[in-house]
Amino acid sequence: MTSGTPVPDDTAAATAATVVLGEQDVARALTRIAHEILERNKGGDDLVVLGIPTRGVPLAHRLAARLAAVEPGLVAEDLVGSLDVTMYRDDLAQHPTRTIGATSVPARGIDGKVVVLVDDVLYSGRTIRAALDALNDLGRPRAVQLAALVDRGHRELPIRADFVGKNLPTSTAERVRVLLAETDGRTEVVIEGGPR
Ligand SMILES: O=P(O)(O)OC[C@H]1O[C@H](OP(=O)(O)OP(=O)(O)O)[C@H](O)[C@@H]1O
Ligand SMILES: O=c1cc[nH]c(=O)[nH]1
Repeated sequence: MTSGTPVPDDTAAATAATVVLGEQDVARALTRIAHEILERNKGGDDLVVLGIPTRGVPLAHRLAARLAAVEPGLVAEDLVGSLDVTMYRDDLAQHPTRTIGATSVPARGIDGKVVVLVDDVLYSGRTIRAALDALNDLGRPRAVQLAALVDRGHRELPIRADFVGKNLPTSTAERVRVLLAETDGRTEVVIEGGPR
């Protein structure tokens, strides 16, 4: 496990950044979560995996690939999609210029399915609250579960993750940044700011 490694100060925002997960840690966490999802749901027949933009989407694709690798008969592309929550956020009035991401549901739809929402960081829970509203406009899943690569605590709503890559106790002064090769050119999780 990579932990406590200072990050070179290569961006203006990177004040006192500490790497808490490296590429291999992220890969192992996603593989474990894939196994946990299949165990919890007794297989993958009814699964739909929806990533929340931005970084939840590549994570959902990575997870779907692992699910397909573990479970015979599953095809990653048939399971995976994305769910944009922008218009459902409770802070839309304060941030009206957010970029709207893509919503794409696999052909099997979500009605009667087990939808696994995927996001990189779980913090206040407000993004996931918005995701549940967005999902409600698309159909009626049999169940909704949540996979988060990092749970940093500080929930403001009664929301919890079913599958967590890493629980990271943080202070509110800190920020967790998940970097992914698909969006950022490298894969690692860092904590920035706050006293270290
Ligand atoms: O639990 P919450 O307090 O809602 O915080 C978690 C959300 O914050 C980040 O998204 P952000 O809004 O920064 O957008 P991005 O994913 O496009 O960077 C992160 O990707 C989660 O979606
Ligand atoms: O630390 C945080 C809090 C919210 N969203 C993030 O991506 N990181």
